[in-house]
Amino acid sequence: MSALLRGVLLYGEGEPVDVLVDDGVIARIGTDLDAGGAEVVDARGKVLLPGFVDLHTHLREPGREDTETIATGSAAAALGGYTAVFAMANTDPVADTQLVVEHVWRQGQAVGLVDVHPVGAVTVGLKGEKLAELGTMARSAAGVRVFSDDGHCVHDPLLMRRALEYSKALDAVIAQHAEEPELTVGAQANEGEVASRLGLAGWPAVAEEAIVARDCLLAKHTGGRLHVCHVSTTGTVDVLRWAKARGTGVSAEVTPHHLLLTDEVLASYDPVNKVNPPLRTSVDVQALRAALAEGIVDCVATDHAPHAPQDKDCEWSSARPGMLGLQTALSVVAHTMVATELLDWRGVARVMSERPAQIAGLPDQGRPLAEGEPANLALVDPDARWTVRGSEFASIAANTPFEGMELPARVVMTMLRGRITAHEGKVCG
Ligand SMILES: NC(=O)N[C@@H](CC(=O)O)C(=O)O
Ligand SMILES: [Zn+2]
Ligand SMILES: [Zn+2]
Repeated sequence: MSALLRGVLLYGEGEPVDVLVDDGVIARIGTDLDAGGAEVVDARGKVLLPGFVDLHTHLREPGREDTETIATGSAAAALGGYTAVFAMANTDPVADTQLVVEHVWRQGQAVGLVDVHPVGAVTVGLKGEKLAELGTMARSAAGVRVFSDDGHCVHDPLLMRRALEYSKALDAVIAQHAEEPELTVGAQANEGEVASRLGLAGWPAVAEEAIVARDCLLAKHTGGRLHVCHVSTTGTVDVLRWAKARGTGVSAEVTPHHLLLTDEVLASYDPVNKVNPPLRTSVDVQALRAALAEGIVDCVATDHAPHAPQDKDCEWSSARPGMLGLQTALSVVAHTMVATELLDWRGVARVMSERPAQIAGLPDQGRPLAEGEPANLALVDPDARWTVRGSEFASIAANTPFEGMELPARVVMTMLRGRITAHEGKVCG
């Protein structure tokens, strides 16, 4: 299959060009290219970016197919401009064996809308007691390179040390959900003024920062590679800055919701806003945006976390934490980072595609927009404005905290190895 994108702006820069995609690669970039037999896409005024890579997605299969499957999550990813996602291990059964990671990998391949890379659990059953068979998962057909107990913190420092040592041997990365559990027992909201006013038990910033600091020390000591999931506080940014300055092998992600929302939205008591780590203050939001622009926080990851209505439409304290992200990520990043001039579109390519691909060691993702490169692409309409409706998403669940919000910019087309996977809001394939 071949396609000709007419009049597109590479990274939103310079003069419009035509991009001919053929045989899975960017075959030619030029002006007034001959379409030949290629399908012509009118891309005037649109911004072409490398396809997005999400290091943190919950697809819920196996186990909770009532909220998301690999097929529906892949569709949401394609519609959101993603060409690769990392499916977290907190499924049922947990992705802690060759059997489960290979199942997820094969199912993702069968659906074929996005490369679904299974994340392997660090510890057996996410229990934090003994290491899972990281080597077996790494050598499996799924080629696992990202390990995480996400949803849980690898709390035992000796286990974390061993995991980081393995990461070095396997050329992998350990993605930590940084939460000191002793400091967050019963926690419901960011510890501070809003939580006090609303009568919700506090989740203090230090519970995240203490683990990030410890893990950075362990990463430096072992020479292993650490990735910090969903950074949410100013203090974590300070720790990362210090750790990177002293040559620690650490990278970090921030979610779209932590770039936009604060704990003030909790006043509605609507559990759609309940998430782990919790929404923080506007001071934190500003610090996270600045850190992402500067590169102290490397990338954006969605932490796309579908939940069933019965787990969200209930009393705050019994609701599950988590929110959808795949179909709103680009627009929230445009709103918080591009409209504010903290990032240009080239910067968006860096934080949503290039850096995550590098962190996970994907050789054919996050590549430059140049002739001969694999055609993993996201086409964005920078002038679009649209209103978020969770019920219209490809996900089975609808728990978006952005419901009813008008957001700028929208993904209009996604290509995976030269094949159109989503176009104008419809999944292809
Ligand atoms: N982020 C969340 O609030 N929830 C995630 C788990 C996690 O990312 O810690 C989930 O699996 O639902
Ligand atoms: Zn987590
Ligand atoms: Zn998560």
